[in-house]
Amino acid sequence: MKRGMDPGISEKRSYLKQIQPSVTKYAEVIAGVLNVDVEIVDDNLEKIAGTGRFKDDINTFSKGLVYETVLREGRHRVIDFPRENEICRFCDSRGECIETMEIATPIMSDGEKIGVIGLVCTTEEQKGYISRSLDSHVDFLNQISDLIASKVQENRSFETNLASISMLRNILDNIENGVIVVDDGGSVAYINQKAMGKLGVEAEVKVLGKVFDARKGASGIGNADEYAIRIGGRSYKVMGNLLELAPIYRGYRKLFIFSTLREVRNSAYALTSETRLLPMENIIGESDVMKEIKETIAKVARTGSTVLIRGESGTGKELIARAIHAESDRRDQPFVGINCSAIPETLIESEFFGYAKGAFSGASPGGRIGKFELANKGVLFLDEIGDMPLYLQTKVLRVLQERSFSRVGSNETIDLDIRVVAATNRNLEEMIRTNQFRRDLFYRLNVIPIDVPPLRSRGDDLELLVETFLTKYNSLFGKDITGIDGEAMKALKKYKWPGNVRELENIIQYMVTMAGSTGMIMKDTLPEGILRGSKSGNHKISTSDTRTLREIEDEHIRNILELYGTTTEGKKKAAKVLGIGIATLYRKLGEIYQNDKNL
Ligand SMILES: Nc1ncnc2c1ncn2[C@@H]1O[C@H](COP(=O)(O)OP(=O)(O)OP(=O)(O)O)[C@@H](O)[C@H]1O
Repeated sequence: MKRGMDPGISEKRSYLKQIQPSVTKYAEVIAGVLNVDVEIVDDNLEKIAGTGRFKDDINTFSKGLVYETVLREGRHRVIDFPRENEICRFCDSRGECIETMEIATPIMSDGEKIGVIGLVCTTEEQKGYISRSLDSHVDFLNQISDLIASKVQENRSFETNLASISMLRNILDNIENGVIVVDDGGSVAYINQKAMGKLGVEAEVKVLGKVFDARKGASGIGNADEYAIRIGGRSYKVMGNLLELAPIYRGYRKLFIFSTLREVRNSAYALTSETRLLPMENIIGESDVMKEIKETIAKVARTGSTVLIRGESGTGKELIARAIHAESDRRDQPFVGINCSAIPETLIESEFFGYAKGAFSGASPGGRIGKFELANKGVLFLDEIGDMPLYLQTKVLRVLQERSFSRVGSNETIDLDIRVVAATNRNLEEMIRTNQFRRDLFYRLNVIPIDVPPLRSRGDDLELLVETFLTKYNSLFGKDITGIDGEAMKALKKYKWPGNVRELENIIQYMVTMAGSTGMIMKDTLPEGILRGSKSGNHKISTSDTRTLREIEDEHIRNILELYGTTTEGKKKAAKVLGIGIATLYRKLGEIYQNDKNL
């Protein structure tokens, strides 16, 4: 510090100033014991404490050169002949100096020079008294200097702790988890903002100091366990971790870090599902039947009714299910699809319902959340429901009736609020007759039936879909294909499309890939299978065709049924196309079935 600078304006932080009252006490102690005046300055040469005639100078700057020298050198100095000493030679205050002797000792903290203690004699008597046992007085000053340094150190760690605590609070208030610290008496000592939000408590005062209790449940997800917690008489179910604190955290016993069940479910859902909404505009088709389907979706989406979508593979059943979700008031909740045919039978139950921690050997130790739980509050899409094993049909029926379930290996019931949309390409009525599908489950699912016709019976929809997919793949592959040539379109229209819209989309993708970057797609770009397929059904009669009239009739009935589906509605339409009554169709189907069995 330059001398003469305004008092109170320091260049750097003064540790001694922060503990000024303690420093003053030490100065008074030294003065009292030794009966001489004492000055203590900080590393800016500002007087922090002073006794006797120095009392009035506190918070001003020292003018002499002794303290400056001691601060610079970091060692004590004894000035036994003030004014004549080499240090005093250049001192501006030399003329006014009335000192007879001075001892100055540095105060060191962490190797840093933070101030000086000055012992000042102004009479010969004082000088004589100090000089007689100079060494022990220097030792005494050094000890006081150490005491002041340790006080500074204490204050510095207290400040560091305060800063760490405030930083920790900042972190805790900005993380996504709820955090509760419980004290030795079992009460809430700290609760972060997120915890208050999750538990729906408005202010700290409502929970701070209230008794906290946490009981671990049977299930867990990942590293978190389910807990039933109670604070001040209210209970909450959350997922979290309860940590016992080490004794060094005096006064605090437990730390509870948690999320809500919904948050844990949602993050599991986000990891396992596609979250994009697919509203009705994604369903392409203007044919009467597709218009009818869209009207049905619009009508039923907002109800909670169960829907059963039936149709061949690739006809857009999942797309319809997603549209029902996107158009419903559950659109902000999960859409969880599960393909009942794609899961090994041994795993299907745990896939559906999840399992509790340690439910069976080989299971993930943290337990697992099932699709039903993931879909809670949202829509569960049970795809290929016809492929669900019978024992599971029974369980699913019970769950749908009771609207609750338990994880495998757990007794705890979880309430269920889901809307079910199921889909199949199997003939469920036939499966009911042959005891492969439960009739009661069928009735529970078939509340709103939607029959999706195969692509080959949707007329002009094919052209519309071709256009849509062309635009999609043009933009995806950066091409500018203008359309499909007439011959190629004719072949596409003649083809039976056993894989329906999925197959059509794949073919268009293939053709856009194979074609040049502009112009029309010509017939020769069509894959061989489509060209061959589009010719069949057009075959000329040859001598090798030895089929009987009966066989041709059977085949034609089968083809028409394939076109309209084997639902009651489909059969009605098929009978109309065949020009026979529904009863005759049933009789003929019975004969076909009998024939097949005899073969
Ligand atoms: N009407 C449609 N408009 C636009 N795209 C469609 C349409 N129908 C189906 N698709 C597309 O065809 C593909 C197959 O559709 P989806 O998976 O919905 O059929 P699915 O009947 O559920 O099939 P599967 O029975 O094999 O599960 C998807 O890429 C879907 O986007």
